[in-house]
Amino acid sequence: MCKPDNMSNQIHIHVTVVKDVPAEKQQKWLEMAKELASETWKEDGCISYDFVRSTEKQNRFIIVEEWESQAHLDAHFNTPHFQTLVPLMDGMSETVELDVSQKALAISRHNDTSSGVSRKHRNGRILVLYDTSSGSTAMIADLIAEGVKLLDKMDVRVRVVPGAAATWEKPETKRDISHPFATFNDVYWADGIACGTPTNLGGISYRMKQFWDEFSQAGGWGSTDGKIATAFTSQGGHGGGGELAAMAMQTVLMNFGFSCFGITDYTGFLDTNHYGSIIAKKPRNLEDKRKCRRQGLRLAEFVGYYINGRDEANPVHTKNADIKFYNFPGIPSRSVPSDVLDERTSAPHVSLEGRSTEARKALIFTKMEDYVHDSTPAMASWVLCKLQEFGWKGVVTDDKDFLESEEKLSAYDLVVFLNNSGQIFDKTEALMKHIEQGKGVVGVHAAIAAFLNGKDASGATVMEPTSEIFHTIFGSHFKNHPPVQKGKVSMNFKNDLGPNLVSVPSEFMHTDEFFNFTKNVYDDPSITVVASLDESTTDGGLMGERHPLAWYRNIGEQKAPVFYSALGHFSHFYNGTGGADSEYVTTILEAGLRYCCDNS
Ligand SMILES: Cc1cc2nc3c(=O)[nH]c(=O)nc-3n(C[C@H](O)[C@H](O)[C@H](O)COP(=O)(O)O)c2cc1C
Repeated sequence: MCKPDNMSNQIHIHVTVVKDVPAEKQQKWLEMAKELASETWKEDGCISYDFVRSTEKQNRFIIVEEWESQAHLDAHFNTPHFQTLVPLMDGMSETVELDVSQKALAISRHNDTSSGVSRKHRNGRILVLYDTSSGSTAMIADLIAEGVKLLDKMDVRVRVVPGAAATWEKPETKRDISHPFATFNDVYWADGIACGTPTNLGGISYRMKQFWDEFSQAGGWGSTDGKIATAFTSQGGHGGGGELAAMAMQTVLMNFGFSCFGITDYTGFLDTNHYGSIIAKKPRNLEDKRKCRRQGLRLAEFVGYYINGRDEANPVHTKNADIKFYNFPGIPSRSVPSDVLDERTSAPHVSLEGRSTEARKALIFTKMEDYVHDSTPAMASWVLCKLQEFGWKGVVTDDKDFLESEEKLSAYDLVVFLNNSGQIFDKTEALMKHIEQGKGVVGVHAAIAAFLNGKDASGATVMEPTSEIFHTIFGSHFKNHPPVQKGKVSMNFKNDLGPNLVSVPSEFMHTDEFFNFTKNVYDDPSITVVASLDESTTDGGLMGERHPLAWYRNIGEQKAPVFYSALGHFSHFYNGTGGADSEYVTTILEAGLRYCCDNS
């Protein structure tokens, strides 16, 4: 590989290195080549970096490189991967030829500097390009880049458009320029672009407009046809014209020949990004963040499928039916026919970890026949999101058929009960069979307040359970609760729920609905309690010195994992706006959910 020299500045540099590698060293050499190529692809200014093998001489490999400039190539020589890998690879091979060259013809297909590189055999390339004054659009850009990374084999550059300050911008106002300034070569380099602007007077910012004006004048117009694009924006407030700005952004992109797409998914309750991520100021809550990541992932899917020819990345297959049919109890529902739901969810799924896999599935059951907890949508949304992070697929439903039909339930590896109340299902056989097969059950907050003898499960009256099923599964049942109050929660770290739990303090003050139960699970040796309440710090506790709040167990011959957390009455625990309280409640829940996913 050696360093070429004697190359001119500012013009694309093409480097060709011909190497002979003895047969017995080829495996090792190619392993290093793979690492070198994947790191080199991430470098600024690298337009192509490919290893090809001679069809005539099996020991002959040719490295074909193209760089934006000499400076970029020089920077490549100083990278850790070049410095470590190249001497080792040179030691195992003989350099037959090393050529440095420049384009001989002034024309090329679409003037696209990356033409000629087989898009099928390299990573997809995504540019997240944005403008910002006060940093909000920059945060969206970072989340979109995170979303892109959820699909494997994607390289991503995040760049901010340059441009002088406007006269109205205070000199002391600092733009968020934590990312490098964009060059036109970034646009040439990319297969797909997510382009974000602050909403300014219902349109795109002057700097963003200037960037594309100048790109056009520099000869860029006509060079980007067929690339994929999507738009995003930060607006001052809901209804401030964000959609108009996103559409105005798309108008510019379409003028340049980009293919723009919409997104049908609902990423939260009453929340979608049909026209791109339209965020009021900074993306703060879980729904906003999920929306931005979703857009990045979808862009990657489009690029993976249409540009890189990857069938498994096709958005048709990766569509997230659970999000698309977001359907919550207590809300007039767009009812989803079960067969549609089943069909959609049986499509191969690209998990958030980026592996193409048949994801395992969890049924999130939200039926509330009696008391309706307001936090249920936020809770369901959080659980869905977490399951996706684990590489699972979640389906939210309040249709009891899913629990009563053995055939339907058999499609799920885990059942998650959220805030249920009243007679939420009648036949218990399918659920018992699910457990017999070693599949898990999770319950959150009022889940175990289902099947009570009273109409008012709000807690004033002491309730008696009318069904044994939850007692059999969770080991106890809801009895009542005193009013919401602050109390001291203590943690027990001697458990199998994994190391993340230790990020919760051993004791913390917490405001919640603290339930009393029909039985104290501390007395059940099959149950491990992970969080408990110090009743001396609250009023109305009936459990005594050892008041359990969250616990787990394994039941049946197949040791089906069961986790229950009574914590988590409020929506703010799940939408990220609840501060430390939110963090502790969700960390405990995440540990239990993970335990049940891993052991189901
Ligand atoms: C000149 C100007 C015009 C704006 N026009 C709008 C507007 O039409 N609608 C709106 O919701 N916000 C408007 N805003 C507010 C910005 O869109 C909002 O503050 C945004 O979060 C800024 O993003 P940034 O932090 O990435 O710069 C405007 C701001 C400026 C400076």
